[in-house]
Amino acid sequence: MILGFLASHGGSAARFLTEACRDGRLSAVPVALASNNSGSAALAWAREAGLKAAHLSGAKYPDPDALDAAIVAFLQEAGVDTLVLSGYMKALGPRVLSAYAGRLVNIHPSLLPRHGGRGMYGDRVHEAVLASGDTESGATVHLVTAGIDEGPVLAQVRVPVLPGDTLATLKARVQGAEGELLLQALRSLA
Ligand SMILES: Nc1nc2c(c(=O)[nH]1)N[C@@H](CN(C=O)c1ccc(C(=O)N[C@@H](CCC(=O)O)C(=O)O)cc1)CN2
Ligand SMILES: NCC(=O)N[C@@H]1O[C@H](COP(=O)([O-])[O-])[C@@H](O)[C@H]1O
Repeated sequence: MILGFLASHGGSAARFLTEACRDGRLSAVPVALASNNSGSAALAWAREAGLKAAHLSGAKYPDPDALDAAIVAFLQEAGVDTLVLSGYMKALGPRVLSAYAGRLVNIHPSLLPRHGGRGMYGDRVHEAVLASGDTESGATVHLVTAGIDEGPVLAQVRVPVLPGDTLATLKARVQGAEGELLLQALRSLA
């Protein structure tokens, strides 16, 4: 399994999975990361970690189809056969979806289908969970398809929402469970 990542900000999933590959917990090789943010911590980390790294965004490619093609070209040039969205905040186009059909996963910080879809990402998800009064939340790893957060679920983990939880405490509990869930999901694709 040759792993590639798309990230917009910190790239926490990419960092976790790369460490897991390098310490033998996942039989895979991380090789490339692209970000739509040129100043993202994920890009800086990827360069330091020795991954092929690229800034690929609408700013560089105003034509969405050209950006879609550039992402595929970058990943295929690196030999990527499995793509992980590591907090990637943009909708993927048909070329990426087709090139990695069945081998393209996303991790979302809620129990999909609850609190998912366009506009639901990052802290907004946890805020929605807290506002809803749900007594549990969690994370979901799913295959990525054309509809936002609508693909088949590969794995889910539940965590409690505790009385007095804040955005920070709930986010930390959910994110603390994401890494192992990703390992479980990727092993199912091996
Ligand atoms: N074709 C698909 N693309 C993406 C999927 C998917 O299932 N199919 N998953 C998303 C998931 N995601 C984060 O991982 C995500 C969900 C929603 C949004 C969103 O609403 N973005 C805003 C713009 C936000 C910004 O520019 O900061 C929007 O599109 O209006 C982003 C990410 C990833 N892609
Ligand atoms: N809809 C997707 C989404 O909200 N993804 C979430 O972004 C965080 C990673 O951000 P980071 O790695 O940039 O810190 C993760 O918690 C992930 O579940």
